[in-house]
Amino acid sequence: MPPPEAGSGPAAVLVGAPGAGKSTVGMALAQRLGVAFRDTDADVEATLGMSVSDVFLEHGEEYFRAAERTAVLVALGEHAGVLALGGGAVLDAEVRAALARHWVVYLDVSASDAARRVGLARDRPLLVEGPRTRLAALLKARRPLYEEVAAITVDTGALGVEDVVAEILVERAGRASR
Ligand SMILES: Nc1ncnc2c1ncn2[C@@H]1O[C@H](COP(=O)(O)OP(=O)(O)OP(=O)(O)O)[C@@H](O)[C@H]1O
Ligand SMILES: O=C(O)C1=C[C@@H](O)[C@@H](O)[C@H](O)C1
Ligand SMILES: [Mg+2]
Repeated sequence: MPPPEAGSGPAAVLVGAPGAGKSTVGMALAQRLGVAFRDTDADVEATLGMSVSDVFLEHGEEYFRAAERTAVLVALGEHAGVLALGGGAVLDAEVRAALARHWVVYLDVSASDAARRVGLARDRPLLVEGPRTRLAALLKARRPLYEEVAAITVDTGALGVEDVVAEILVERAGRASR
C-alpha cells in the first residue's frame, strides 16, 4: 500500500512491540511531516477515563482489546497525521483487515533491545526473567502479524530515533514517486 494522498487517512500508521519506538518515532515523524501525532492507547485512556494498565487490571485484556479495536477503527477513519497503534492492536483480525487500506510501518525490535528500552534490563536476571521472557514470546507470536500488515519494516536495533524517522521518510518519498 503506497503512502496515502492528502485527506485519505493517516500519513503513516506505526505498529510494533512495546519499546519499538512507536510513540517516540511517531512524534518525531509527525513533527518532520508537519502533521499531528495520535496514539490509540491515549484514545482508549481518554474514552475509558483510566490508564491502560488500570483497564487491564479492572476489566481484563478482552475488554481492553474491544475498546482498542473501536479506537483504532475510529482513528484510521478520522486522523490525517501519524498514528501509533497499541502494541497488541494487530492481534485483532478486524484491525488487520482495516490496515490493508493504509500505509503501515512496522518498527521491529529485538526482545533484548525492547526490554532495555522499557527498563527491564537490570542486572538481576532472575527478577527480570518474567517480563523479558514475555517480551520474547510476544515478539515470536506477533512478528508474522506485524509483517502481514506492514508496507515497510524498519529494524530499529542499530538505529537511533532520528535515523528511524529518516528511513521512514526515504521509503515514503520513494513510494510516493513510483
Ligand atoms: N531507535 C531507538 N533507539 C534507541 N532508543 C529508542 C529508539 N526508539 C525508542 N527508543 C527509546 O525506547 C523507549 C521506548 O520507546 P517508545 O515509548 O517510543 O516505545 P513504544 O513503541 O511507544 O512502546 P509502548 O508500546 O510501550 O507504548 C523510550 O525511552 C525511547 O526514547
Ligand atoms: O503489546 C501490547 O499488548 C500492549 C501494548 C501497549 O501499547 C498497550 O496497548 C497495552 O499495554 C498492551
Ligand atoms: Mg507508546
